[in-house]
Amino acid sequence: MLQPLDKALFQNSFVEQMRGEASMDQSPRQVPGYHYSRVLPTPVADPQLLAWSEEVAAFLGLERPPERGPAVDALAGNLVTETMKPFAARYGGHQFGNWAGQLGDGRAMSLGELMATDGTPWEIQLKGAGPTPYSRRADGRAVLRSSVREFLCSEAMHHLGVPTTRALSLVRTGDEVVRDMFYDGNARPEPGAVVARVAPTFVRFGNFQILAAHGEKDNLQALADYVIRRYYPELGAPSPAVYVQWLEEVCRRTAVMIAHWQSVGFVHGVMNTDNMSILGLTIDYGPYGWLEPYDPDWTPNTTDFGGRRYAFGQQPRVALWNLMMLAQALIPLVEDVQTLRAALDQYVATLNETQHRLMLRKLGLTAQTAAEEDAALLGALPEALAEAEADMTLFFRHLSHATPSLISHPAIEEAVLQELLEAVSYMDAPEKHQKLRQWLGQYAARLRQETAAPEEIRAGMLAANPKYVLRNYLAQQAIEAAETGDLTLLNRLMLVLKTPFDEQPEHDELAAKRPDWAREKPGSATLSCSS
Ligand SMILES: Nc1ncnc2c1ncn2[C@@H]1O[C@H](COP(=O)(O)OP(=O)(O)OP(=O)(O)O)[C@@H](O)[C@H]1O
Ligand SMILES: [Mg+2]
Repeated sequence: MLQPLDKALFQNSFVEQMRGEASMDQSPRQVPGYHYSRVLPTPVADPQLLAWSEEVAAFLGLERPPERGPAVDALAGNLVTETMKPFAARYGGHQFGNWAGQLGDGRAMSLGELMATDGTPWEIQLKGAGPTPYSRRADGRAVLRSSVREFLCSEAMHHLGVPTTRALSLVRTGDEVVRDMFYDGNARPEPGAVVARVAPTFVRFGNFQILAAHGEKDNLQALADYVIRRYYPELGAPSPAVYVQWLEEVCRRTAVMIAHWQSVGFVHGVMNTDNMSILGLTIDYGPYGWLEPYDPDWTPNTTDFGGRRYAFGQQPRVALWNLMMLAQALIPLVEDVQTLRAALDQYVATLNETQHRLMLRKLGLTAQTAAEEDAALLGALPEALAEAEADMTLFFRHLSHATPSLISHPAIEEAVLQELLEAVSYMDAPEKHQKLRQWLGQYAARLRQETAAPEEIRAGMLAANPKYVLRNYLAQQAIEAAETGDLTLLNRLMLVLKTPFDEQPEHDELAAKRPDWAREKPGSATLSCSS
């Protein structure tokens, strides 16, 4: 039975089991010795529900609240019910490769956990609910722009099958928030918002790192034991050997997450260790973006100068580096450092295996006999796509549709090839299509070795290659409309992105190639700012 949020019973296992401060002092400061700080959200002017995820709510047993009222007050932080015990977690992290010290939930607050309909506890966290001891120089708030992005993308990722935190609600606060992130250097007030996001836990690599950095071995062990007992119970009672197995499992889950990102063209943009979930979930939808023209060097993060640390093609490497930082934090818990090193191997093995498997599925290839040939085929594709500036999503989707004609004709018909290239490439110079043409010839020959019926292959590929992703310019259009009070596109995107593998012909335009005007829209990079 669905229940109203303001009557729901919250549990507070993190607060009960981890070491936290008793005080409610929310002034920015260092908080050594603790896992979290008790906090209270700072009320906002006029909370109004803008978006609600029916799937997440149904899973949690929650009913959709009216636009205004006590449940929405709770989702904005204006109402703290008796069973909630809001807290902000203490964590640190490596940002852009450097140790940044204490970071912590500077604008996120967990209200506690709700028991989902499957009997598992899920943490409800407000992002943008006001200052905490970890807010440092900022205000603890989030703008509607970044909140729409977080809400839409976390749900879109889930429906694509990518491991992720979820979003329950998007609430406009009625307050304005000033951000000076625009290219012209001007600060402008923007509408404020709060997203309520949901995950089994929001513990990150950085929660362990801060404890290791401060030599708080007891707290480090307590947190590791908590995470293992609650989220990795299959590993058994914590011990030095189990900590190693646990790291191996974190590596495995992280590798699966990264392989999924790479398979759909998602670029996180700010893969710092404080943005890496201990459950291998995508967390912190800040400056993310989706690959449109395939380009391993592309990053949506405009502060990622030169090094392109957070570019699409760097993600697998950076995740490993982040795991190495986690492993380093766990050294005090194990007897032999070499065992941690060996556990990290799991990452590379799982990443390679999962990426390969996902790519074969995207290409409709199943024949075991062609393993060597397939490895060469897969290896040649990125360069061919990059040279043709092919839209990643459109390429795989159009390829899926083209398979029956690729299979049934001994030589690919020029018309089929031309149509495909035109549909997916942002480049109209034919010489830039050469590699992709050649690749398609080899692919078609390989496809003919498959024994399944062409229509069956096509169906399998359509189920692996989404038609709809949250294209960068679509998110921006939805934001601009929402800022004026028009939620039509936001609602439409929510609906369409729920079934991204379905054709939904009435929404074709949301699957179109990025229009020219959206290419270098002045200020577009600022859309990606996480605040
Ligand atoms: N508006 C803000 N007020 C206070 N602290 C902030 C604000 N924005 C970011 N921070 C803090 O700066 C650090 C790095 O921010 P980052 O952009 O990675 O996280 P975030 O987007 O705020 O949140 P999360 O990782 O929880 O999704 C974090 O400690 C974060 O809490
Ligand atoms: Mg973050």
